[in-house]
Amino acid sequence: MLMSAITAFYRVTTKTFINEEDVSAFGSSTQAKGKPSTAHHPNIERVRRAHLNDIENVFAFVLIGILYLLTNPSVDTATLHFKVFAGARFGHTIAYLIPIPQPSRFLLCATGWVATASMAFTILSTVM
Ligand SMILES: N[C@@H](CCC(=O)N[C@@H](CS)C(=O)NCC(=O)O)C(=O)O
Repeated sequence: MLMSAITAFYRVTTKTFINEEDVSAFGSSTQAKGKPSTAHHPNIERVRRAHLNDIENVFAFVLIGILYLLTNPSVDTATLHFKVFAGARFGHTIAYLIPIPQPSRFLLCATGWVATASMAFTILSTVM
């Protein structure tokens, strides 16, 4: 939800909109053939990429996390997985938005991925 809010904040403050009706309503920072036009802004595209990457990873985490809970893990182990994933994803977002030089973003992304993969492995080990 915060990513949507950050995107909207950048759009309004830079007057960068991707829909004609938004340009008509709120104005535009660019002019094409004498009239305001839709546009893209590098900061906004960065937030959108970070958001997309969140969706890509959080969807799998929630799905696998629910199945993982059905395997009856210890509370401590489950909590550790959830905390590592959440921490890594918050870190990934910060690293992406600032941006912090690589491989920080890669390592944070990989940490979240490993947490989800570890839960998936537990599920598969339980059912096989
Ligand atoms: N869909 C991702 C898959 C790989 C991935 O998640 N890479 C991480 C660590 S480098 C990332 O932050 N990718 C940038 C992005 O998805 O915008 C991509 O196209 O990069």
